[in-house]
Amino acid sequence: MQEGRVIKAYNSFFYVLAAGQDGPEMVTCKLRGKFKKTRRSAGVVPGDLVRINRLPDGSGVVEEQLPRTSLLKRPAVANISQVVLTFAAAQPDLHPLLLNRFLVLAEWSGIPKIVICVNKKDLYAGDISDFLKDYEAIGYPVLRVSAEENEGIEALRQCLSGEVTVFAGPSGVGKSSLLNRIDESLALQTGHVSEKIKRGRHTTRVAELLSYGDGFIVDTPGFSAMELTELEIQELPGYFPEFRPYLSACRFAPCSHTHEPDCAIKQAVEAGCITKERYDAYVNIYEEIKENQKIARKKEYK
Ligand SMILES: Nc1nc2c(ncn2[C@@H]2O[C@H](COP(=O)(O)OP(=O)(O)OP(=O)(O)O)[C@@H](O)[C@H]2O)c(=O)[nH]1
Ligand SMILES: [Zn+2]
Repeated sequence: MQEGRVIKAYNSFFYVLAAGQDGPEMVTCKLRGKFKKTRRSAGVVPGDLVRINRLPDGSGVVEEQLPRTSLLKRPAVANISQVVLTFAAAQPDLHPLLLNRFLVLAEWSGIPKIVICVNKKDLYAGDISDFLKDYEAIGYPVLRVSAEENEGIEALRQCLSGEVTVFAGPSGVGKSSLLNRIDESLALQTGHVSEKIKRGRHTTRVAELLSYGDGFIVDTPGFSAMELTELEIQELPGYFPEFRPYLSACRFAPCSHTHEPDCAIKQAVEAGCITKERYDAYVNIYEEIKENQKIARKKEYK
């Protein structure tokens, strides 16, 4: 049996990059019939690690699906190891709330590494080193780059090494331009992504992994900032890593950290250990999820 990674899935075919005797080879596979009953959530999807058996004609049969470390749902991609949240220093302006929504989504998705990439640094007049230093203090690496002026691109390339990376972020921040700088062939391969997004959210999309060095880049928008509705409200504080040390110290349990007395989170904000910007984002997202739950409950009664 050979081990490999599903690069794309199309109809009932799975394209598996497998370790061959003379290096990696792409094998077109079908699923073993009995396999369909034991499969994991969402079935076999791009990014999944699998074991395959080869048939005499060179094609393969997926016999086994190995455990996953993460699963993005729409479109389904398994084992993403890193998300590069891409924003622009200007045009469009970087809104803290939007950045924080993306950070919460990335935490919720269980992707192990979250990197913030600020593009268009050529458009930012102030001191770029100040930019997002509060977020670096939380532990999120921040890359400051310019696709236009070809700055910081080498650091971005290094950060992709050995990872399965998805780029996410608002429209127009320069994701395609950055991919083009990293490697011209990547932009060509991902060129169709924006078009598909523009066709609307109901379009069924399938993801594909693109080889880049010893890693992969996934050609999906990752997730959109709209998707917060599926999040469990009591889990929200845990998606703010700098909140975690205080979470067991509130007087009330559970504590929403919005109105309760003797709230350790609110005290940490007052003491300057949690920034007001992050706390405000928390409250904003908290209220949005609560509102959505109310609407959902009303619909249930009808
Ligand atoms: N000044 C400046 N402009 C940039 C930079 N990078 C990209 N742009 C411009 O920003 C605009 C949007 O860039 P795209 O690469 O299409 O952005 P995108 O994030 O892929 O956008 P979507 O396809 O809508 O998701 C284009 O007009 C680019 O020329 C940069 O570093 N500096
Ligand atoms: Zn509290």
